[in-house]
Amino acid sequence: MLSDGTARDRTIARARLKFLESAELPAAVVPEGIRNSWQRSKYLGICTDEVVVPYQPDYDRESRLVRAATPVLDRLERTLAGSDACVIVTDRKGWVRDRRVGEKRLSAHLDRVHLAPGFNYAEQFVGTNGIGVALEERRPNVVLGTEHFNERLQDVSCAAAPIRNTVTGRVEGAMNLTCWSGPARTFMAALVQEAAADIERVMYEFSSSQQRALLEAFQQVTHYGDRPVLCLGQDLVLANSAASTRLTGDDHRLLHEAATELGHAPRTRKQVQLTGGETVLMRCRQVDSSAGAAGYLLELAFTEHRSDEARTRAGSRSRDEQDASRPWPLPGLAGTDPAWNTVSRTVSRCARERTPLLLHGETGTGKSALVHATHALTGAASAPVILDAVDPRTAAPTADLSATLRAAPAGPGHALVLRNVDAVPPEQGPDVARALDAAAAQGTWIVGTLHRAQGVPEPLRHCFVEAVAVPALRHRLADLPALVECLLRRVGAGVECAPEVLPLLRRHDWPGNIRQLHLALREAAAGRRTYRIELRDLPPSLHSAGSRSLSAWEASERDTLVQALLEVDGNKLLAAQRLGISRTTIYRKMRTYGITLPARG
Ligand SMILES: Nc1ncnc2c1ncn2[C@@H]1O[C@H](COP(=O)(O)OP(=O)(O)OP(=O)(O)O)[C@@H](O)[C@H]1O
Repeated sequence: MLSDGTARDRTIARARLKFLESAELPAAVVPEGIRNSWQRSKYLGICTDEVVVPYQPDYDRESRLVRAATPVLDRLERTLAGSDACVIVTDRKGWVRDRRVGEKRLSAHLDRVHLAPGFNYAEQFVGTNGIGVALEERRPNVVLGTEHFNERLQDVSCAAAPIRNTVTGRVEGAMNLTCWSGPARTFMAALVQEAAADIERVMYEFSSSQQRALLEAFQQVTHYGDRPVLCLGQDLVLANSAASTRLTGDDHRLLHEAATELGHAPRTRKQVQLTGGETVLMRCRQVDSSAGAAGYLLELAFTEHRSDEARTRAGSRSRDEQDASRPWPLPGLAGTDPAWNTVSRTVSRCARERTPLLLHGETGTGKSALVHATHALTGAASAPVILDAVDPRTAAPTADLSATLRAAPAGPGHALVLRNVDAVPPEQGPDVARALDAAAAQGTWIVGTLHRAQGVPEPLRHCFVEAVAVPALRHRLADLPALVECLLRRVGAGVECAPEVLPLLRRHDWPGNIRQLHLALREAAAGRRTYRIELRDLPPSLHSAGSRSLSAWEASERDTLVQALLEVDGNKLLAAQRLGISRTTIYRKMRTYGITLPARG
């Protein structure tokens, strides 16, 4: 719905509709930042008419960000009282952590579109919006009414800015100001940036008092004796040489996880296996400061010495990938199947070392998602740029691919993904290879993706140093429950599956892999009749296990059959009567299409 009749609003609204229908995007009309965000939103298949966002009511209300934002929001709340403005703070993943609204009507509207504490407003869930763009592009931005990807958000305009840790530069969250949409209000961007800077200043004060507390605790323990000591704070790691020579960054991560599990228990001990196979006994104590918990002080005792042979084997590369049974959690992704663990570890290492990588695997297995997650873990300032060798509008090879590759931002901290590497036409191969080499030489992490490893055109082969196969979903079905849980969180707040749904999902062979699973759950959630997804809510195609591809007519016949069976609770006689066919025919058709509905009739 358009809330404002300005010519600009109408022009943007028309451009958006055209873009949604035909992917055509007039550069002169739509600002570049909005164009990029629309493209990302469309690529991710985000809903345009419904706000479906994850909800997590339990979060740390004492986090440094929340505590730093509180006095700033208190002040703004007083200033904006009675006005049609709302201020919001989210964490770095887009989870709304605090919201103050000046006007009741706006508050009710924001509740309706779930722009409220506990919900997630990252671009990957809602599409183009101020918070999402600020976090995705790590820069201040303004999104006016019809520029929102989702039409439910077009009644409001917003300005947002990232909140950074001023010491490390890492984005910690976003500050957002939302008003009813209307003519652009110039104060919005300035106000939001000033508020973000205020929060950054308070966070800096907190972090310096936390860092002072950590340093003091570290000095006290290391003053006497030379046993290995490690101090782990939010942005600070302190280690004496007895610890630093034997621990890697991944060990720090493991030890931090172990310390977090021990929590507040004073001076507790725990045995931890390090990435190189050694075991360490750690004594852990939480260090507190005037600004809250500052981190952990770990006193370590190495209980096993590595043999020379193990030392040789455990170069940084193999250490990472040694233990397939140990999960390697990646932000936003699910799975602990050994094949997935190995892939996650290897891709993480390549991201860290910026090793040019070829990821091959069926469509929808998570190749691009792996790059996103592992690149983010390196602390990179920008999301990977994803280019496709196949033009999605024409399904033909992308024109001027090498020029587009050259125009992509390059340098350390950047990642460049070329999808469908095998579709690069032979005559373009040398130019594309030169463009990739030039980006790699500047420090960009280069990743190529394709469905089968053998398809890389000869001139491009040298561009990729390692190759990793990403497993198909049907080969890692043990991960199905975790994947379903993870994808349901994206689908909507509190959506869950009835217990009989998982066995049915397990029987399907998922040619479209995790993308297909995501779409199926989204479709089921949208059409569900109760709070949870029941068997009858699943798309009809999931009720059949046929392996051959069906014609449009056959698919529609199969769907009609499944629908009829679901409506009568699987009773074949009743379903046959409804469809006006014999019971024998229904049995025959069920066999033909491999329909595996739970049999009751
Ligand atoms: N382990 C995972 N946990 C949760 N979601 C995942 C996981 N792997 C993939 N996904 C989701 O599945 C969808 C498809 O993933 P992605 O686009 O990375 O696939 P792809 O292998 O790059 O596909 P294509 O070959 O078609 O480019 C995305 O929504 C992604 O977030």
